[in-house]
Amino acid sequence: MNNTIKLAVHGAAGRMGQRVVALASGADSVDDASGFTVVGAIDHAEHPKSGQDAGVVAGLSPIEVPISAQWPDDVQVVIDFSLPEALDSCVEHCVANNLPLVIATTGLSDGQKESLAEAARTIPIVWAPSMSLAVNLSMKMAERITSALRDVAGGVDIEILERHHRFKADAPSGTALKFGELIADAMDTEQPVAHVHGREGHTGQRTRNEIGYHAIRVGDNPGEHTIVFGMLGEKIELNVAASNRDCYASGALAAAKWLMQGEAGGPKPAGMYNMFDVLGMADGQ
Ligand SMILES: NC(=O)C1=CN([C@@H]2O[C@H](COP(=O)(O)OP(=O)(O)OC[C@H]3O[C@@H](n4cnc5c(N)ncnc54)[C@H](O)[C@@H]3O)[C@@H](O)[C@H]2O)C=CC1
Ligand SMILES: O=C(O)C1=N[C@H](C(=O)O)C[C@H](O)C1
Repeated sequence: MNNTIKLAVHGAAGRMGQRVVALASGADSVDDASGFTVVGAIDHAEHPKSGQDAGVVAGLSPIEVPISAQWPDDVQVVIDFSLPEALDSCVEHCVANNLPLVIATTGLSDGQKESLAEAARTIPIVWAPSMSLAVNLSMKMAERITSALRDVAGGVDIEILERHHRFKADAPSGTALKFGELIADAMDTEQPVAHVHGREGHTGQRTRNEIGYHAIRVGDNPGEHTIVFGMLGEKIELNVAASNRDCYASGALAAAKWLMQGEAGGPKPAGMYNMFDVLGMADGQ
């Protein structure tokens, strides 16, 4: 009997979707990737690779699952790496079919974030701008450094630099924005924190209560974030960089597996979860 988790990948023909299909189909021996069978490889009906075998598209042997806009019936969990405009119908399908969902797509609108919160009343969702272990650990370190430097003499200036491949559609990255959100909370200032995106012209001096964001788009960079903590006389730079996309793909598979491991033997209860929950790094864990 086949006891593997039946997985559908939404955005399966994309850069990330292909790596999820590949790892879940056993292309490399990655612990978090074992125990899945890819039963659905969903992509846009007009995608040029529509109808082709998803394993072949991902660079493997055939897995007998075509890239298709049609959802199969036997799915148990869904991983989404697509586009903001593609996400809503995926969420609707998961809610209608009571399917646990891992959402990795970035660049969502405020309205979409509200819809996700609504969907999480019905189904369990892991939603995170980075599925990478190293990035999530770095977020915890950034919070710690921010708290430690909060009252440093002369003050600390925090700037977030991110580098990604030339094909990336959203800026700054979802990860940079999440770093900024966590750091702003850890700054714990009386004044609201200003999120400043790039600087140009006669900007005047930098204020104390701002976080700067700088988005660099170069070549095939799979994702790199540097948080600069600049003081008078010294600085700290926290740098976290992917060598390839498999850190995100294996993290998403770990999240899918975690969603399927609820206390009663079935999936986790409905709710909104993140990678801190999956990795056991949430406050109080
Ligand atoms: N959370 C994380 O760890 C990571 C998140 N991402 C995010 O994942 C997303 C995808 O990234 P990439 O794979 O690089 O992009 P990509 O552009 O290579 O892939 C997106 C895929 O979605 C497909 N798509 C478009 N419309 C669709 C529809 N209606 N239904 C189903 N599929 C549809 C496209 O045809 C394409 O195959 C981006 O938002 C990116 O920022 C990327 C890497 C890591
Ligand atoms: O588009 C990408 O490639 C990535 N997007 C995510 C983001 O916007 O944070 C995560 C990762 O950095 C790669």
